[in-house]
Amino acid sequence: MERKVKVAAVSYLNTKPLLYGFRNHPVMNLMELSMDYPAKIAQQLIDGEVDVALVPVAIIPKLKAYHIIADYCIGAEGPVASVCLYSEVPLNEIKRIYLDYQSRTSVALLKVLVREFWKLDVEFVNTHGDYQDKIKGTNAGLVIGDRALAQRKISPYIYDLAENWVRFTSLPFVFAAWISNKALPVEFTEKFNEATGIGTKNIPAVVAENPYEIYDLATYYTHNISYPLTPAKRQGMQKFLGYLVESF
Ligand SMILES: C=C(O[C@@H]1C=C(C(=O)O)C=C[C@H]1O)C(=O)O
Repeated sequence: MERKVKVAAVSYLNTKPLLYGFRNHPVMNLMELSMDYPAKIAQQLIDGEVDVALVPVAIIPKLKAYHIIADYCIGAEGPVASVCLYSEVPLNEIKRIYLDYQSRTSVALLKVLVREFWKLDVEFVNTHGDYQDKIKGTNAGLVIGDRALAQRKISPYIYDLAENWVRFTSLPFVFAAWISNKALPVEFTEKFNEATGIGTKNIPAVVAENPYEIYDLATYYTHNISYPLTPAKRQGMQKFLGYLVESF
């Protein structure tokens, strides 16, 4: 490629380990990096405004072509902490669920769990801006990312979507992966893969440069988020995508 590869990443704390190694890495000479919330970068990859993005895996069916270009992802093998259904009442009393406009994968995962695992009869409501103050009474809300870590201090009932997916399927879950919408030169993808892995092997250094009071980031980066895109995670991802073909 003559021009620089356009790369978009998620602007949440969970992505810091995946971006840590890009600083001063030679791959930066070959690419330019932008950041936004997941639903936005998903649209950018679909529209061809970027070449690679850490996109919600739920949008894979919307891409004409897709290549998973790295061995790291935003995944979980148990509770993820930052993708939860928040409520003032227990699950079986919930009547309405506000969906997070910043998300694509978690909205689809919530619908799978509601229908196939929890078997609830609820109304889903799309959102476009702040909605967390509507999480009251029998109105619950799906919240993802840093805002979800903050919401943990507010809502008495917290249903972790990754934890429930693991209970449901006995497989880990992948929220987002580094995906390109076209084939890219191996010289680029090799360097890219190396750079994005560096922070995942240096979590204490990543934590040290991101002071955060609301949730312990060492725990978040080692016990909640699971970065390696393992064969079991790929299996979990395929199972999840199978549900999307069926019904959404
Ligand atoms: C674990 C998370 O995974 C995220 C959830 C996504 C989604 O729901 O579409 C997309 C990217 C990830 O950043 C989180 O943001 O809390």
